[in-house]
This record gives sequence, C-alpha cells and structure tokens, in this order.
Amino acid sequence: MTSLEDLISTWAAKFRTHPDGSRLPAHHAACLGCGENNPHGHHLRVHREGDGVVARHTFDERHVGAPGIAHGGAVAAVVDDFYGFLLYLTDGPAVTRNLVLDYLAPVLLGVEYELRANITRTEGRKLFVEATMSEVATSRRVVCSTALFLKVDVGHFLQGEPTGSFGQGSGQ
Ligand SMILES: CCCCC/C=C\C/C=C\C/C=C\C/C=C\CCCC(=O)SCCNC(=O)CCNC(=O)[C@H](O)C(C)(C)COP(=O)(O)OP(=O)(O)OC[C@H]1O[C@@H](n2cnc3c(N)ncnc32)[C@H](O)[C@@H]1OP(=O)(O)O
Repeated sequence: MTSLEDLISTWAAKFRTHPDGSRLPAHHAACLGCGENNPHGHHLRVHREGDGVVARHTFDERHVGAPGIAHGGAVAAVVDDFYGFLLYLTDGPAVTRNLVLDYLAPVLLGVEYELRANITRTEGRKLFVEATMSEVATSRRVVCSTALFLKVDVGHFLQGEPTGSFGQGSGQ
C-alpha cells in the first residue's frame, strides 16, 4: 500500500513546469477522476493548452443515470477532477471549496466530449476557475461550470489515510 508520505512526495514533484501541449500527470494512481488503477475511475487524460487544460472524455455504463445518459454526479466528479489539473499550472495544491455546474443538455453515454478549463482570477489563496464540456462531433456545449479552489498546505492531506490496494502505480 502506498503511504501518505509517498503520495505527498510524488504530488510535490508534479508541481514542475509542464510544457505547452504536454500530458499532465494524474493526481495519484487511485484517483477517481484520473488514476490508472481505479476500476471505478474515469481515467481522465489531460493536456496543457496555453494557460488552460483540455481533455477528451467518453462516459460509459458505469456512469449511467437515466438510461443512456450520464449521472449528473459522475459528470460533476469529472469536471471537479479536471479542474485539479489546472493546479499544475500554479505554484501548489488547492482543493475545491465551491463547484457549480449548469447541465445545459444531457451528457450521453458513448459520446465523446471535449473539456476545457482555465483560471479566470486569483486572489490570495483563492483560484476562480471555469470549464466547459462540448460534444466533439457537433461542438454543442452540454455543461458549463465555475468553481472556487482554495490553496492548502500539505497538512490538509494528512487528514486522511490511503486505503485499498489499487493505490500503487506511477500515477502518470
Ligand atoms: C506540495 C505537497 C502537496 C501535498 C499533497 C499530497 C497529496 C495529495 C494527493 C492527492 C490529491 C488528489 C486530488 C486533488 C486534486 C484534484 C481533485 C479535485 C478536487 C477535489 O476533489 S478536492 C476535494 C473536495 N474538497 C474538499 O474536501 C475541501 C473541504 N474543505 C476544506 O477543507 C476547507 O473548507 C478549506 C481548507 C478548503 C478552506 O477552509 P479555510 O478555513 O482555510 O477557508 P475559509 O473558510 O477561511 O475561506 C477562505 C476564504 O475563501 C472565501 N470563500 C469561501 N467560500 C467561498 C465561496 N463559495 N465564494 C467566495 N469566497 C469564498 C472565504 O470568505 C475566505 O475569504 P477571505 O480569506 O478573503 O476572508
């Protein structure tokens, strides 16, 4: 099992300069949004684009709400985790304090969507961010979102203990 200290040292190393266009590292291997080893996870793959981040994502049967339509909570989880990649373009970790989603149209299972996010404003510890999700084939926007992240120090993450067995891996 990965110790919390291991996780923290891996995380700290991820706050390096990431060249434009490069793939950004997963938060950790078991992360619900992007961890390679989480069988219930979304396995997000996110790239830097300028001062923002971009990803393509397709929901599947594991994320079903109404038949054929992604559960709104699953969509929110993806958007929240996606915002977590913007943190790599800042000087350190932060956590979601406030997350707002407008579900403009159903997010369909098996349909590819493009996510885009950027930081709109910073104010002390506060990072104000915004994101959109649009269908790749039609460019139709299905979600728009804003959120507030608050910078935290390492002690914040010492409030939990890693559990389970799929936390091991590169986290890349
Ligand atoms: C370098 C080493 C790093 C170590 C890291 C180690 C391991 C990490 C491993 C993995 C991490 C994995 C993933 C993380 C990345 C992304 C995943 C997606 C993101 C998430 O899934 S993350 C989870 C969900 N998230 C939480 O679990 C947070 C729970 N929460 C808290 O832990 C506290 O809530 C906290 C600490 C956030 C703040 O607590 P606090 O006490 O410090 O803050 P406070 O209340 O004082 O507010 C401060 C100022 O924000 C203003 N403010 C507040 N709310 C506002 C609003 N709605 N609008 C406008 N302003 C607002 C106030 O008005 C005040 O403003 P002012 O300072 O000007 O007065």
